[in-house]
Amino acid sequence: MSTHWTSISAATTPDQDLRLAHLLVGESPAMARLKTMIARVAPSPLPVMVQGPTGAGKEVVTQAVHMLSGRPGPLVAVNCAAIPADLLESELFGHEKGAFTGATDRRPGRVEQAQGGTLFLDEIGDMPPALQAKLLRVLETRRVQRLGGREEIEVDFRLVTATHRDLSQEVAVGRFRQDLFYRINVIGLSVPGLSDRSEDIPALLDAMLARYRVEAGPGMAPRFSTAALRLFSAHVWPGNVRELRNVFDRAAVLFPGEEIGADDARMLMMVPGLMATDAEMPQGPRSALPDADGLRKMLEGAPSLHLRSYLQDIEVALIEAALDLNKGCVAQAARSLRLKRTTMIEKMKKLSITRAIA
Ligand SMILES: Nc1ncnc2c1ncn2[C@@H]1O[C@H](COP(=O)(O)OP(=O)(O)OP(=O)(O)O)[C@@H](O)[C@H]1O
Repeated sequence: MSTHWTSISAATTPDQDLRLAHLLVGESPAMARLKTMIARVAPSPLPVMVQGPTGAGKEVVTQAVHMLSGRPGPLVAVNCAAIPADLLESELFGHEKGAFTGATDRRPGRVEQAQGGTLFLDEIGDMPPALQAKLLRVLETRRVQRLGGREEIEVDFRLVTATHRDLSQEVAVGRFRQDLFYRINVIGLSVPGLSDRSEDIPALLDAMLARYRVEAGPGMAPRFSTAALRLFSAHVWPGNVRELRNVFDRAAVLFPGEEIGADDARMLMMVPGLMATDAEMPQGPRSALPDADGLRKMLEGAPSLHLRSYLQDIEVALIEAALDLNKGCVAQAARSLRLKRTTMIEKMKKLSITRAIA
């Protein structure tokens, strides 16, 4: 790897480096590369499309692009999936008084509010087709017309977009306009998932701890043991940094001022409500399976479940239960799970299970 990928100092001032490091925590090669790209593209007026899995930091990357852009105006963010389709148009483009029922005064839209700054359209893949056409017109003419208005208002903003959808696929099936796709997809920034940069986890936790110490006082902050950190680095993190933040928040509430060991860490990583309680477990040959109703409810309430992490959590729970039942004797516990002793030891090592005595 050449050095210009791992250093951003040529493109940024030391002060910018510091602000970027503070905003976008992580020095893994993947993050260092991303920061280099951000520093390079930020001053350009070209549209940027930020890609990456949920919770990985697409909005933080957008903040970094805006911060280093030198643009004096504000960063204005709109989540196209969070605003009902019939309200999105006036939210984006504004309206004049009386433009529609309920429009009791004139209101500039978000596009106008981003004047001189950056407009961040999150989840642009969810934008209805009629609005896609209107946005394309604004991008091409650099002018916006409020709903019910006649005047064309000149706008100067830098566009950043993000989506969890595969936009080229959306274009292929006709849900996203191809001309808009090419208009907004000029520079791509790809944010890696947390499990592709697990070496950043200690720094991310440190940043969360530092903020928490200021809010709650130094004595209240949890401490993460080496075993806990090892488990975190082996976890798949389907919710990425957002999921890590949830784990941290749970740790701060449940273990204030305490050291978090491997067992606590495992518990913190479990999605609440994932396992049926003992009383809910069906008896008989299927007794090792979690309760189906509980699983259905959990899937309804959660945006997604990472099957591999979930199954791994069950594996850990079963191995620990077998070890407890067999008073820590690995050979007997292995027999009760119909595993070879050596396989059991390998699994225990991989899953950082340490409660065996023999
Ligand atoms: N590199 C990072 N450094 C510090 N905090 C981060 C980093 N990446 C993400 N975060 C934090 O993780 C959380 C999720 O980040 P963000 O909202 O930017 O993700 P996203 O990719 O935009 O998510 P979504 O796809 O759901 O919109 C936020 O609290 C954010 O501050």
